[in-house]
Amino acid sequence: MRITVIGTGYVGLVTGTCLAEVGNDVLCLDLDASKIEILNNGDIPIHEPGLLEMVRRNVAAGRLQFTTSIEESVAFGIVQFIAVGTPPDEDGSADLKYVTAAARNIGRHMTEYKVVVDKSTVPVGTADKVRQAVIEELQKRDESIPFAVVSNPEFLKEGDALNDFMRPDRIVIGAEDARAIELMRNVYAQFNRNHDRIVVMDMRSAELTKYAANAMLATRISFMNELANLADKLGADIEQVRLGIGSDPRIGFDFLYAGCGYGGSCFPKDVNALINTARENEIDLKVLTAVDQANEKQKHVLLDKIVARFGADLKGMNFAVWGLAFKPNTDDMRAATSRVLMEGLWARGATVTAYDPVAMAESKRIYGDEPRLSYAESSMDALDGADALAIVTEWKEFRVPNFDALKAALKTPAIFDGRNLYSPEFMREQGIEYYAIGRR
Ligand SMILES: NC(=O)c1ccc[n+]([C@@H]2O[C@H](COP(=O)([O-])OP(=O)(O)OC[C@H]3O[C@@H](n4cnc5c(N)ncnc54)[C@H](O)[C@@H]3O)[C@@H](O)[C@H]2O)c1
Ligand SMILES: O=c1ccn([C@@H]2O[C@H](COP(=O)(O)OP(=O)(O)O[C@H]3O[C@H](CO)[C@@H](O)[C@H](O)[C@H]3O)[C@@H](O)[C@H]2O)c(=O)[nH]1
Repeated sequence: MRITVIGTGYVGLVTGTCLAEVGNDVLCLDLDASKIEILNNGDIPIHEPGLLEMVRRNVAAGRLQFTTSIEESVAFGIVQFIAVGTPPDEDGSADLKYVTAAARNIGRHMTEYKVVVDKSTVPVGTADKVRQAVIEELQKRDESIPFAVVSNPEFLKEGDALNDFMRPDRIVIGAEDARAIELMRNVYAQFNRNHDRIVVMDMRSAELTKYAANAMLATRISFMNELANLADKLGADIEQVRLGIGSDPRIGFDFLYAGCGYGGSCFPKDVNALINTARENEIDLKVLTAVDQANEKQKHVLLDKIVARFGADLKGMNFAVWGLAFKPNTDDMRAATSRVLMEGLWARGATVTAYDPVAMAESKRIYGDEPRLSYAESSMDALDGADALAIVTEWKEFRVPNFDALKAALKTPAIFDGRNLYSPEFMREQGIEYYAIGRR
């Protein structure tokens, strides 16, 4: 099938590449010419394990192409995936200007039946707005070409995106048009073998399903983070608690890891967007409001622990920070806790030496030549002359450091671990002061 994907951010690029991988002909459009140039030069603008190889393979096979031409992209696919950004507005609600612009472009140039698919995370009711935008553009041209709108939210996780797309838990299709549902079933046929993962529902329910999933996951994390803070006070161990409750299949072990707060481009944004949608409908989502507040607070937990240990004035001190990305296996620093920690340390007079296996270029893009931030070539180099170490991202390479060398390099042998990487007992044996999240 010929498929157009609009937007070559995380979701657009993964969607387009995976759809090409199973044999479709895919054209990806982005209006950011610099991204298309990178892609046409055989590289990718993001870090995602396995994606570069998959992009190159499909480009070489002639199944995957990139363009900045709207006309070409509208003409190409019978299915048009909209995978553009939906960043938060000033009040936290989702800004739909990129989505409606993409829809208008389709309406402006289409000459035959199209299925317009909302792949972006969009508030309930957006499918109606997309439909309206296409209709308005058709009317301006005095055309009445048939088309359908489908809501098909994406559930991939950064760092594991290819696996999530190629082997999805479920494929949600919100549609009310039989021809469109049939086409969408064909699009996903290759990802839907062995057992049926396709869940067809109405468009509003599909739109809400996406927010419900992220809100539920964020709630689990904030719940465990608050319990971890309590465990700190009570002398209990949150990891033991996780094992204790996770064995109940109604709860499960996954996604219950306490830490220094959730970040990324989705949870913080989507939780707030859902709170806003509810507010507009005179519903006060009390649980979710608390989830967001607890997370904002949790992002300060490492700094609080540092201040409790070294005092409020950190002038002249230098802290090694391991991990800048909001999670491992990505270079994404959107809403990353590392930013809250570093900015908090700077405000108290300290400097930072950071190390991240892939996100240092992104950090340089964000912070430019910030004098209070320097970068190390390796995790161990970051420790040289530092007063203490803070860990923000659980990169695999941080899991088994040389603790003797670590102790020797730090002025104070203290680790503030926002991701609970080590056994507190082992740290005590090593003579390392260990401040984790809810561990004992
Ligand atoms: N990042 C994730 O892990 C993830 C996972 C699931 C869902 N989502 C959702 O998917 C959507 C996209 O997320 P992302 O992280 O890929 O976004 P992004 O901001 O990284 O990328 C969006 C891309 O769309 C391009 N664009 C904007 N308007 C355009 C237009 N009219 N025509 C063509 N290109 C246009 C931008 O130049 C940009 O390259 C968001 O709604 C997000 O919430 C993201
Ligand atoms: O037990 C856990 C699990 C995660 N996190 C944190 O939660 C954040 C988000 O992690 P994750 O969900 O793995 O990454 P995302 O790529 O943001 O993926 C989420 O957001 C996407 C965009 O909507 C959805 O598609 C995915 O299903 C959803 O998991 C990160 O800061 C993690 O450190 C925790 O603190 N504890």
